[in-house]
Order: sequence, then C-alpha cells, then structure tokens
Amino acid sequence: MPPQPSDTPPAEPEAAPYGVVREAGYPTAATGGRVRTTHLRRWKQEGRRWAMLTAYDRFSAEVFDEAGIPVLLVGDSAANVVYGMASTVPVTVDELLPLVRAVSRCAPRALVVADLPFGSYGASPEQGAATATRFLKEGLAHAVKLEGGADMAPTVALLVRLGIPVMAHLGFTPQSEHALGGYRVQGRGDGADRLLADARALQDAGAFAVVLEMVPASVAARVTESLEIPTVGIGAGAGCDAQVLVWQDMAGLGGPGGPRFVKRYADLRTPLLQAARDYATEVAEGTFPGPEHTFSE
Ligand SMILES: Nc1nc(=O)c2c([nH]1)NC[C@@H]1CN(c3ccc(C(=O)N[C@@H](CCC(=O)O)C(=O)O)cc3)CN21
Ligand SMILES: CC(C)C(=O)C(=O)O
Ligand SMILES: [Mg+2]
Repeated sequence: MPPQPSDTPPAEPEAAPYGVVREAGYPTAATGGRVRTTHLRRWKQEGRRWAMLTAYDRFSAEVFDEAGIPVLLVGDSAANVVYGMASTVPVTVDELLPLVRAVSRCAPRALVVADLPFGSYGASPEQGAATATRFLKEGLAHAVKLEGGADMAPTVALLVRLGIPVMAHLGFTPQSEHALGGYRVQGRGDGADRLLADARALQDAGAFAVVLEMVPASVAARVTESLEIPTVGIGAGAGCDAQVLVWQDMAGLGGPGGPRFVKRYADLRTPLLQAARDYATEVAEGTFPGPEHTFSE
C-alpha cells in the first residue's frame, strides 16, 4: 500500500481561519491531497473527532475547505436554505446536481458527499445506482448519502459494488417526515434496538459512515461504540465520532430560532442586513459610487 496521508509524521499544526487548528495527519497538497473515506475510519480508530458542514456553492465550499472541514455535504437541505421550500421532499436531482458540481469544483481537499433527494433512489437499488452515478459523473461528487435503515441495505450494497461510497442517514430522516409524523426524536424506547440493527445492516452493506439525526444521546453513543464506521451526529449528543450542521444554521444566517441542536458560531444575518441597508442608503443619498469606484475617459 502506498504511504497514506496520516502515516506521515505529524505536521506543525497550522492556524486556519475560524479558530480551527488543522490537525496532524490532515491531508494537504504536500501529504497527498484529498480526504478519503479510509481516513474517516482511521480517525475513528484514533479517537479523532471531525466536523462536517453542508455547502451549496463556490464560497461556502472554498471557505469550509480552507477551514479544514474534511467532509462537505451538499444536502437536500438545499430545498430549504437555497430554494426556500418548506421541506426536502420536493427538491429534484436536476436542482441539486449543479450545486454539487459547484462544490466539487471549489473544494480541493474535502470529501464531497451528495445527498440523494427523495424519489431518486427509494424505489429500487437500480434506481439508486442510476441516480448516484449521475451525482458522481455529472456532479463530480466523491460519495452519496441516502436516508433509510435495513431496507436500504441492498441499495447500499449495489452502490458500493459499483464503486460509489455511501453515507447512510438514520434516526429522524426528513424525507420521511410525513411517515414519521413530523420533526421528532427517533430511537427512544423500543426504537433503540431497531436503530442499532439498522446501523449494523448499513455497515454490513458497506456504508462508510452513518448520520444519526435527532436520536437520544445515550442511543447514539451505543450505536457509535457498536460500529466500526464513524457516526455523524446532528441532535445526537457528544458521543458520536463526528458532527454535522447546515452551514447557514452554524453561521446564524437564518437568524434566531430553528432546531434545538443548532449552535450559532456567528450572527451573519445581522451584518449582511446592515450592509444591504447601508448600500441602499448610500445609493439613495448619492454617496455611492464615489470617485474611486468611477472610471474616467
Ligand atoms: N436549515 C436547516 N437545518 C437543518 O438541520 C435541516 C434542514 N434545514 N433541512 C433538512 C433537515 C430538516 N431538519 C430539521 C428541521 C426541523 C427540526 C425541528 O424543528 N426540530 C425541533 C422540534 C423537535 C421536536 O419536536 O422533538 C427542535 O426543537 O429540534 C429538526 C430537524 C434537519 N435538516
Ligand atoms: C442535515 C444533514 C445531515 C442533511 O441531510 C442535509 O443537510 O440535507
Ligand atoms: Mg439531507
């Protein structure tokens, strides 16, 4: 096996924007390039936790890649945060593909995962294979994510056989909100054993990681301990191997409110609102554009 990025001697920790310290072993251009699914499994064995963020366009991809976020998800949450839909159910492959392509183009180091939208994989493994193939060929994604438990294991197995890495998604699966009866914690009581059995089935089918959304922390910790592959929590407590947030939630672009699991690391909505108001005022007053923004003959 050729030398792997995290086999190389620990590099001097390098300061990155947003206070993130690039961890030793994080792949860089010098040590071999892009994050791979094999890194994520090794990081679990080493007890190294990592963060995933969503990205949907050039600057989100560029900034989060530069910050050292190793995995970027082009989520079907684009339905909500890009397209302004009320749920993820209506968003289509044709609406997500260009976003995936933009993120893949602009993230030189991160592993780019494309979320398969509702209706594009659930009917059969063959449907899933056709859709996932489009996300790799046309979207230039490195992996796909799909929602569902043991029922989805044959689909995961087929995709993996075709060379498509798959991230699974259990617990509250937003594409099934109508079947689940709304935004509710999953895996309580009897549901815990089912969740663990689903997670095992997906791991056995070849998934490289599993998102656990809105699951009791104790249950998520039990699943995490039971699996060889990393768990990625969102509303699933601190016992997961990794965490994920929708970037606009993380950065406070949507303002206050939202799910309990969100932590806002910035308040981007306020300065953006102020900048837009200042710009409009200056245009109205005639103070913008100034001479420095103006061309002479
Ligand atoms: N902006 C955004 N952030 C997300 O995390 C997200 C999306 N969009 N879109 C796709 C799914 C939908 N998700 C959601 C959406 C809403 C709740 C929510 O309202 N949760 C409440 C109620 C929980 C309960 O009643 O038990 C909460 O307080 O967490 C949770 C997850 C997670 N995903
Ligand atoms: C919240 C994450 C896990 C997701 O599925 C999405 O952004 O669509
Ligand atoms: Mg999603």
